[in-house]
Amino acid sequence: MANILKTHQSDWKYVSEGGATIVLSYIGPSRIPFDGKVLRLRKSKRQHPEVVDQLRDSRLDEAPDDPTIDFQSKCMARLIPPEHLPDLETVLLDDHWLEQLALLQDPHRPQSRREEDGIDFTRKKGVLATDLIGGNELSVEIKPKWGFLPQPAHLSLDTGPIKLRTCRFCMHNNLRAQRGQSLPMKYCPLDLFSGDINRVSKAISNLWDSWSKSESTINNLKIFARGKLLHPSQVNEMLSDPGDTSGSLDHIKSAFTSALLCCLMQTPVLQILSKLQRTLDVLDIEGLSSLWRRTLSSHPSLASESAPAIPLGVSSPFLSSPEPNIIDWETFIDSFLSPFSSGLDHLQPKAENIRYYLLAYLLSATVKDCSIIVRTDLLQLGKTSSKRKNTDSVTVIDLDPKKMDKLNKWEKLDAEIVNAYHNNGGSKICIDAWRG
Ligand SMILES: O=P(O)(O)O[C@@H]1[C@@H](OP(=O)(O)O)[C@H](OP(=O)(O)O)[C@H](O)[C@H](OP(=O)(O)O)[C@H]1OP(=O)(O)O
Ligand SMILES: Nc1ncnc2c1ncn2[C@@H]1O[C@H](COP(=O)(O)OP(=O)(O)OP(=O)(O)O)[C@@H](O)[C@H]1O
Repeated sequence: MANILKTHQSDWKYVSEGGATIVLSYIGPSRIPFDGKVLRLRKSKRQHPEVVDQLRDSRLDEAPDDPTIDFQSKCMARLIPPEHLPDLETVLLDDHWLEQLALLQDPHRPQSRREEDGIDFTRKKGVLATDLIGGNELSVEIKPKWGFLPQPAHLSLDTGPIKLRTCRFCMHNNLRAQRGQSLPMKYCPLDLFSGDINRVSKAISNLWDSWSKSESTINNLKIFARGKLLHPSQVNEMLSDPGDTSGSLDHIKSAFTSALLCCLMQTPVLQILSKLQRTLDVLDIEGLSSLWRRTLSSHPSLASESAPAIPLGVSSPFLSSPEPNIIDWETFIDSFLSPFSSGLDHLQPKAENIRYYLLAYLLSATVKDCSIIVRTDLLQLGKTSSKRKNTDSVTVIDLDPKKMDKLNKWEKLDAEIVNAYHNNGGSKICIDAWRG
């Protein structure tokens, strides 16, 4: 197993981060297995030193403390062709080494993130992954989010008309914009996932506009050139000749849209993600919640009216340890890929299949929250691409498992998003091209 002590902290360069992890790319002297790799490290909220010591002690055994690798190799690789997944391997960490790394790298992190969290020094293992943004190339990261409209069967009379017209992303963005948490966006995932060249092009153009207006603070589009995360003031660095100042911003946007469109129209990845999202979330959170309540009421100890209401996904007599382990996940994938799943009647889901539907929803949440990185040549002005080159690639990242304890939060968030949209008079029409 690779050991991080073979590298110096300055051999790593900050790339970017999300809510849960921070990613650095290897720029040190050529050394296997670090060449061409990024290091993905877990973050933790700022904590009292005593709590950190307790956590460190609890991780002294060599149990796999990052579920990413097992989950990708044993589950996701059965759903997404491995050529569209990064190579992952475990690396052993060292707390002192991590503390020094944090001192060196923190100044490169956004201030808002630094106030919230930092590298988790208690972790014994991290992940080395294929570096998808390095090299003399253009790498475009898109977080597409929810690519489907729900099936109507389990929606209420109040929510059905709203949820069947406007997609979850557009409604959520509306809520965030109302709260001043983000800019209103025209990007709609249903355009990106549509497979229709005009709509995919519109989605890319809308993402670009929001990227530009937000000063690249949106998390749905990140653009890297030659390994560097770009700000809208640096668009020239997307060009194969960054010194070429002949192109206007519109020229560069158009070359960018054309290059990305070409890759996205030819990759199977978007269709795979959209199909997984919709076939794993067949009941909608509303249908899952009513199945949960029906299952509870069928249990002898929970049937009486005075029995406490147990929120969705929370431990109960019929679901005593709800969080799935890797064996549970593998068993679930076996079922999902077997005739058992195609034989289920989702219009009348049975209480005995509650565990299947819960895990399916969790997995759909992973796929709704992942990102793709498209790698292609640096842009050449005046050249439109129509054929993907062999060197282009589309890779899916951030496929971590979600936890059962989130279901309750998602149920509340769903109601909040739909109510706010309704109260705000929203009526956008989002078209789901793949709706059966
Ligand atoms: O609920 P959503 O759709 O806002 O998604 C959350 C993401 O927000 P987004 O809408 O992409 O800005 C959120 O992204 P950011 O941290 O805001 O970049 C996380 O991905 C979060 O997942 P987790 O808590 O890190 O496991 C995501 O939470 P989950 O819903 O996937 O648990
Ligand atoms: N293999 C990779 N190569 C290059 N960059 C990567 C790679 N994996 C992740 N990144 C960069 O690091 C960022 C954070 O990674 P990731 O999305 O996995 O984090 P996260 O904390 O799980 O995100 P989220 O907030 O969505 O849960 C990504 O947005 C991407 O810019």
